[in-house]
Amino acid sequence: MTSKSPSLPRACALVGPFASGKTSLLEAMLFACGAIGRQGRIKDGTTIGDASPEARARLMSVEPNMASADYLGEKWTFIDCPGSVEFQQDSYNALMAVDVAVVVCEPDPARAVMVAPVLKFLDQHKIPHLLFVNKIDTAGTRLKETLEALQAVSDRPLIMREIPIREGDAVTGYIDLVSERAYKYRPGQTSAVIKIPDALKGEESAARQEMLEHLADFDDHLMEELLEDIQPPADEIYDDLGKDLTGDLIVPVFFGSAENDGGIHRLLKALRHDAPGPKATAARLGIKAEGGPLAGVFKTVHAAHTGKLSFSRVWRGEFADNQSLDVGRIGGLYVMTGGTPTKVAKAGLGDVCAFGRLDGVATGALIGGAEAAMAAWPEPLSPLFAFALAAEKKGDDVKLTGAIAKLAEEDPSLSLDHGEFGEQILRGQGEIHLQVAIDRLKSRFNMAVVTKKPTVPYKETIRKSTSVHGRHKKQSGGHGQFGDIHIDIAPLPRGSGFHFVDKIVGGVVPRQYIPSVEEGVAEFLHQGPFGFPVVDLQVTLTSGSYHAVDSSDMAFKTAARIAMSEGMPQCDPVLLEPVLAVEISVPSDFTAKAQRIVSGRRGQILGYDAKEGWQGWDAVSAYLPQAEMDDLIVELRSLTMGVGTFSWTFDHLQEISGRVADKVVEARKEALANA
Ligand SMILES: Nc1nc2c(ncn2[C@@H]2O[C@H](COP(=O)(O)OP(=O)(O)OP(=O)(O)O)[C@@H](O)[C@H]2O)c(=O)[nH]1
Repeated sequence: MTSKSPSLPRACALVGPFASGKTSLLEAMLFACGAIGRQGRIKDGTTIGDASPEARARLMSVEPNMASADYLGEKWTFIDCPGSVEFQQDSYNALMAVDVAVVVCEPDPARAVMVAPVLKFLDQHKIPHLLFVNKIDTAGTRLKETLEALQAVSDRPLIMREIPIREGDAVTGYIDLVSERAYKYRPGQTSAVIKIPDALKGEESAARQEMLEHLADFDDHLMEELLEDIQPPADEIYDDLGKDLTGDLIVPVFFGSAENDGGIHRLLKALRHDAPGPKATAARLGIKAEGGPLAGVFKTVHAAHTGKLSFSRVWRGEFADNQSLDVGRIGGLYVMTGGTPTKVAKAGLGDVCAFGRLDGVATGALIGGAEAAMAAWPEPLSPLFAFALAAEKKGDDVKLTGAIAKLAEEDPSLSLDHGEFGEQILRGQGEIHLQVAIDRLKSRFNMAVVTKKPTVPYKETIRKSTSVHGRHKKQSGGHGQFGDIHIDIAPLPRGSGFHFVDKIVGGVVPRQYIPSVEEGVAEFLHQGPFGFPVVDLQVTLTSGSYHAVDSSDMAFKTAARIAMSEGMPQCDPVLLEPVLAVEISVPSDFTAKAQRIVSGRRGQILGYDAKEGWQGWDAVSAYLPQAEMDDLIVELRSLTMGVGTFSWTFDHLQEISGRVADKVVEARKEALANA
């Protein structure tokens, strides 16, 4: 027995690589369910999914799109997730809310590696999933090789549920391996039952046997039947398929064509029979069955007409519009069809709905119960790409920060921080990710921004010591100014920062002026001879003199500046560039390419090793100058079919000189002159 509750509403995510056909599949599934009267097309911009202007403009999904439908009297919500690696945070979060995922991919073995990251996520979270090899209508379909390549990137066994019937090059139908029935595709209609072609009988029984042997790995009874050559009853096979899918032990494989209605009903029927229901999913997520109403938020959107929407799955009980909760009153309860919200009065166990205006509630939160947040919620993805940005209209910076905070609440893989040179730095997963955020700033918040590459936080330091005298004296007419000091400037080891030492004896510089000397030095160090902050040095105040009337804080501060301006050039100043410790993750076929990228960017390879928990992947460790990082992810993805990624942390500052340093200093001088 499986623990599914078929009569309760179920939720299914469509995930998989970019442009594999998820939005088209959603459209085909909704059409097959009778939820829409006409099947829209991506190229016509008529699909239910990809409804936002940002998605339509790019012909790609940039956020999850939901739609509900009944299939054979059972309620489903399908969530079409973005395939682009730049929008994976949303896909991962949505996967935490569903009972089952359909991984959509293309019938091309070379592209199988693109499925690896999402399969890894699904297995890490034990989310039941099946594979749908789409675009089976395309010429040169290589199903067998595709499956071999897919198996190489899946930790779980892939189990063919059907085999193709071909006419010439084209796949025209399939044979279901459980029912042993053959079907012929009919575009726009359900497939027609046909006789199993004689030529395929041998292939069919071999494929069926293989499927049964995989299932027998998890069922001793079935194993005994197979050993004794007993044909297991269909019910037993269906039961195993449901149980093993629910336990994320196997990955059943289907194929078809989203755009030409091939295999859609077969897929829907498999979901209907085999996918667990919300009670089993709640148990998998560690949510107790007993207790008051409970819902988990998997996506937050700040929408123009409805205000904040918290997209949620109901895990217990029922919620009603206007209901008062600990976290506030529900200000609108909606179900979504693509980008269109429809108000509903209630949402019950298993439903996917959006709660309006729950201001204090974040993605990942549990609403209604004592539990505050979902256990094992995916960590926000760390940033891989950045823009420095500013409001086009001066004075709009506070408004800009507020708008970005809302976008970051919608998508935790987007973040804003403040750079060392007063820049606001928007970080995210790639250029399109940030461009979409910038489009949304304009369309939703009416905020136009200008962007540039963030300034690399270079530093300066010194290599030699010196002693200098700084005197500031203005004693002609009116109140005079007098400050006079002697300082030693000396280098310190890397990472020491700035130390100020007071060695005044006998009050030659009175106590009250010493902080001003330190301040004057510190202010100078904000911008050294090359225009960058100076670090790793010690300044010692050794001597000086004062004037009883004309000395002041300001005069000693100025004397300190004068001493530093004179002393620093004598200390052999040098530019320091920030170097990051980077770990690049790639499938091992791409390891040599990753190493070449590092060398081509003035990096130092520290080594590489098998990536822990990622069979067939390597982790290349390297030091890379921060100046070489800005488009690293772009090059890495273009050389690794989009799957290569990296993590980074600041590691150390490193001296640079010669042409590289000259170019940096020139650019800095120009930037300061234009500031
Ligand atoms: N030949 C063929 N093309 C298809 C099929 N399904 C989708 N496509 C095409 O594949 C392209 C991508 O389709 P989408 O449905 O947008 O793919 P997606 O997976 O939703 O894309 P993202 O969400 O942006 O990752 C479009 O040009 C579709 O017309 C199919 O069954 N056969």
